[in-house]
Parts: sequence; C-alpha cells; structure tokens
Amino acid sequence: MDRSLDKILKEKLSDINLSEFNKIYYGSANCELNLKDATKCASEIHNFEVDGYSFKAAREELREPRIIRLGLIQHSIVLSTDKSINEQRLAIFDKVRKIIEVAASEGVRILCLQETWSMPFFLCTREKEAWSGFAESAKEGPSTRFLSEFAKKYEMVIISPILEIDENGVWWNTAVVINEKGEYLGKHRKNHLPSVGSFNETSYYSPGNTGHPIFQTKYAKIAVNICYGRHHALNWLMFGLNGAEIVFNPSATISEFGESFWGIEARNAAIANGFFTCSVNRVGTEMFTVNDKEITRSYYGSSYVTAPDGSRTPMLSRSKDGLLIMEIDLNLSRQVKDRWGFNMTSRLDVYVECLQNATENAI
Ligand SMILES: NC(=O)NCCC(=O)O
Repeated sequence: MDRSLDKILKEKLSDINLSEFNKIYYGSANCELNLKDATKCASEIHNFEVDGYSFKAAREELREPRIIRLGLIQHSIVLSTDKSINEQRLAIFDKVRKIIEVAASEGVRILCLQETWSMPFFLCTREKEAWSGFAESAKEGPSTRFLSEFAKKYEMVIISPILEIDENGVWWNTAVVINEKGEYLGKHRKNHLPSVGSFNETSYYSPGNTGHPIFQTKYAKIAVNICYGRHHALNWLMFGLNGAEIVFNPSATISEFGESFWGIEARNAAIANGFFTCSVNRVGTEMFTVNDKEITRSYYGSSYVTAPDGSRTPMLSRSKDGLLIMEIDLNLSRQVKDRWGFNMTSRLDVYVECLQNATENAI
C-alpha cells in the first residue's frame, strides 16, 4: 500500500461521513492550508507530495497569537548504495534542496529532516569501515554547511539529524539544530538505541550523553526525540518538563515492526505533555550487498504532526517523497493545559520515589 491510509479513507467516505469522520478521528481543529500554485507545480515537477494544514487556537485577551509554519521533509535516497559516498550525499542534497526551496516559499520557519537524512541507513549492514565517510562533524560537516546556507537565506531554523563523528573519532546518532542566521545552535544525541531485529545500533555508537536539551530559537522552544526514543514515555516527559513547545521525532522505521504504534506514540505524547509533536519518517527502499547477500529495507514515510489537544494531521504518503507544511499557534499549548488542569493535577512528587526505587532495583 503506497498511499497513506488517510488518503484512502478520504476517497472512500462520502462528503457527510468525511466531515464527521475527520472530527472524530483527527480532532476538531484540522484545516487544509491554501498552498500556492507554484508549490503544487514544483511538487509535480520534482515528484514529491506536498500537504498543508493548520491547527487553530482561541484568541486571547492578553497574549498575541504566536503563529508559525513548520515543515517536515521525508525523502528516499537517490543513488544506489554502491556509488561513492560523495556522489550519494550530493545527490540527496540536490533532491532536498528543491523541497527546502518550496518550504521556504511557503513561509516555513522551522524545518525538520528525517533521521540520518543525508545517507542511506546502512546501520542494518553491521558494517562500519565501508561507510565511515558518512560520519561527519556536527558543527562543520557537509550536512551542516549545506543547510546553514538555506537557514540563513530564509531565516529558517533547521533540524538536521546526522551520523556524527566527534573530535575523538567517536560516532553518535545526533540531531544538529541550526538557527535562523545559519549558525550552529546546538545538538542532541539519541538517548535510546534500538537493539531489535535488524536495528542494532549499539555496535556503532553509545546512548546519547546530552540529556534532554531544549533549543531556544527565534520562533519557539524546540527539542528533538530521535526515532526509537519515541517508545519511551519518560523521554518525551523530560523534554516537556524542560519547557519544549514543539518536539520533533526524526525517524527511520520499517513496517515490519511498530507501524501500528506510529500514529499513537507521538500523538499521545503531545496530549500528555502539552506540546506539539512532529513525526518524520524515512521513505523508500534501500538495498545493500554484504558478503554477496542482499539486504533490503523499505521505510514507510507517513510523517505527521499532532497538536497538544490531540488533533493530528493526515499522514504523508507511505512511499513517496513529501513535504508537510503545518501552521500552528503556540498559544494552544497553555490553553489545553489550562482547560484540562493538567499542570494543576500533575503529581510529579509522587513519581519521584517510585522512579528512585525502580532505578535502584534495576538489574
Ligand atoms: N532508527 C531507529 O531507532 N529505529 C528503530 C525502530 C523503531 O523504533 O521503529
């Protein structure tokens, strides 16, 4: 199935059923954005899907609305994985450049790419040496340099998940945050590493040592929960307690496990923690030859955004490159927390002892 389930449902339901369905399934505040003709034209020429939605918040007496546009890009690799590292990377840059230009023309202010966006996800091969050219410096590597230009030109904050190599030659799974001046703002290293099926990242790098940082950008306080970290509810909680208004979840995940979780975890995290969540997954099929054997991996895309009131956008395609543009009003976070009394009824003090005991008794 290539199209998203959301697109299929939209086609199959009659007009009346569809509006009722949308309200119940996605939440009430999900409106389609009017995108420019040039955007639709560019998406046809360059063969990527583009969808836009907005989540509305109530007008407040004392605070101005804080409306911004977010962009999520999902894309496949371009060249086969036997080509040189430089060729593969430049071909991805070329593809992503075209999508970023469209995002910029639609006024996107914070843009997030998928996990290790500028390389094939070779971590399923269990090989290291052959691929080491993809590991790059967080501050000065090719991906950061490439994106910095766009960040500066379009006053856009960009989240760039990469494979990092530090000054000691140690690898990390890292998300770099570039500010709207094109400067390196900081980074977060993936906290939870999968050791499940063909996802075995622990032989490549260690769990992150950056805690749960929040990046104060010009537009919002943001955080990044990288891929597998979405299965850990407390990982989301910590970003929320540290003050995140939007948490991005750049991912690389395949249908064989956890596609049924995909639409639930980030949506639930948004409700539980009062922030917006942005889920971005890789898309396309990647093939590797290891000891004359072929390894094939297909990623199911389906990127989407959730608001703190639980509303979510329909998902992008399961097989096609795509840009999801989302207009949000950050004021919605406090409005939802106030309405439901979530801050007032939280009992963090009660959890402390339990967490303490569980940590001490952990094997
Ligand atoms: N990249 C990554 O952490 N994948 C693990 C599989 C998953 O969590 O869906």
